[in-house]
Amino acid sequence: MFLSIKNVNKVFEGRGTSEKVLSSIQLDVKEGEFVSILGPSGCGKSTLLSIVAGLVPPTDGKILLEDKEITGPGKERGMVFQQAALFPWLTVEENVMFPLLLDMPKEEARQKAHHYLSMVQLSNYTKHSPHELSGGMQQRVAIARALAMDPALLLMDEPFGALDEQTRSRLHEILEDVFLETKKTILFVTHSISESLKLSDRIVVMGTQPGSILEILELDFPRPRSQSKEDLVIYEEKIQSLLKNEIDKVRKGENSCSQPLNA
Ligand SMILES: Nc1ncnc2c1ncn2[C@@H]1O[C@H](COP(=O)(O)OP(=O)(O)OP(=O)(O)O)[C@@H](O)[C@H]1O
Repeated sequence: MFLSIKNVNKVFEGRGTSEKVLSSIQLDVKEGEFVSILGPSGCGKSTLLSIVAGLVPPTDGKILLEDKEITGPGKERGMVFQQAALFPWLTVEENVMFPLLLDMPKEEARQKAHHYLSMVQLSNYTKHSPHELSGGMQQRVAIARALAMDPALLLMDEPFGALDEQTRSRLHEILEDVFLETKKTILFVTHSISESLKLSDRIVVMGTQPGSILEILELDFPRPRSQSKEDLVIYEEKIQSLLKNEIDKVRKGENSCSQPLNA
């Protein structure tokens, strides 16, 4: 298996407190799959992604990427966060080139940067500064920067969470094109049921307190996704019903989270 999450538990110990955030997470991801992790706020989605990124150690269990155990961050895993986190003093192309310069000469890095900036439709903005771009364009730079490192696995933590609906929709199309062109394996964290339905081969639905996998749904629709709403409504209703108790927990404020799940 390309990526195996094996019986992962996570407990955060604080000053005299202990919170079990993830319980017995088991997940296998095939190479070239787009897998979304969907669940209410606070169910541990970001924690799980951070464990796969090697930024946070699991309390128990292990993660194998191409049969090698993950023990820390690595170049074979690229990460895109909700905020693009670009260097404001560098141009768009320099931002994408920056991590590449450790491994290759400047001209090669520039060519690579241009290739991926063109893939996210930013060829005309290579010399711009980040502050001259919209939030959606900045996220596209962050995606190009992650792709330029040619990671085997792309980890995306609510990358479009801070964008308006129209921009999100455009970025869904761009990301789907990138996914089809690069055939990257993508693990994608989201709150949004509709986003997960548009993008995923499989949706991992998580419950909360502690975070656990409720069900994994397989979406066997052709790409690009031009399904009518009706085709997806069945899945949407299934996810809503799976999450009903979890959403109630969130609404009642029984857990630490404040953000409800978006349809
Ligand atoms: N470094 C940490 N130390 C202590 N507790 C943490 C830490 N990181 C996360 N937590 C706790 O773990 C729980 C899960 O957080 P996490 O961010 O993984 O959830 P999430 O599902 O991604 O939420 P959201 O959708 O709101 O981003 C929360 O209760 C959070 O407070």
